[in-house]
Amino acid sequence: MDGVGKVFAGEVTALSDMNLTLAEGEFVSLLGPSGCGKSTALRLIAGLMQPTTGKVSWQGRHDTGDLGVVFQEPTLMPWATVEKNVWLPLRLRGEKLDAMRPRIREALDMVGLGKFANAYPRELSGGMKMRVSIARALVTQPRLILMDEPFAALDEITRNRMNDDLLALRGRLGCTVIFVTHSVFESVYLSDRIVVMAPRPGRVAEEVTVTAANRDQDFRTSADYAGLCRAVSAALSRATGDT
Ligand SMILES: Nc1ncnc2c1ncn2[C@@H]1O[C@H](COP(=O)(O)OP(=O)(O)OP(=O)(O)O)[C@@H](O)[C@H]1O
Repeated sequence: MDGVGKVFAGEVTALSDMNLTLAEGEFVSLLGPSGCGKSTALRLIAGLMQPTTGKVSWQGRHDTGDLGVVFQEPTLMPWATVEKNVWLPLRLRGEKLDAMRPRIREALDMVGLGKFANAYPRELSGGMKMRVSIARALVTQPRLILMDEPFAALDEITRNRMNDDLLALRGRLGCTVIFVTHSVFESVYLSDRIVVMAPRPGRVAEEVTVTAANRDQDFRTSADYAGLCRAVSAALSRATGDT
């Protein structure tokens, strides 16, 4: 994102002069208070809307299949099976279900739901629905996954488990991830880099790099983790003008 600004209806400046560069394979979190423009930044990167100023660009070839999006709500079609929900982005590209079954099965296996292809969303727990939503984002084998507070509605135990599963998936696929969260703890656990955003107008305030040999229970309970959480909390307070 190069000098990106977004003004809604000529008056609400959601983002101003936002500059952000991602390296291939990087896991970056956008962290900031409500209304600082995190979702707007994701929507601009996804190409769902155009910036008012500046530009969003990709290095090299880029098409819509390069992008997977996961929202806070799983947004599944309640009348369709898990398999047909995951098929959706392929179907929109004109792919037939029969031909795509192996690929859908592979995506479901990746999120541990291989046995639930014929289940309906109402038969699944909140965590399982979110896994289906992640499988749907992965099925096109995207280079970049955009996640907008995907685990915010889950209980803490499920959320921690989903964090570990996401890290394992990302390790296997090598894809780039942009992850929006309100949680300092989650951002430190998951990210290579945390972009702390400031509100009114939304912009990048500070960046914190996280280096950790392993992301596991030992890391979660380590002094390094606690220190990073303190540093990110302090950056967030500075960004929001709290002392
Ligand atoms: N379509 C829209 N029309 C007008 N204003 C909008 C629109 N979308 C967002 N905004 C405004 O832009 C600002 C940034 O909103 P955005 O949803 O990007 O913030 P956010 O950081 O993702 O917030 P949250 O953490 O609560 O989801 C807010 O002031 C919001 O009211």
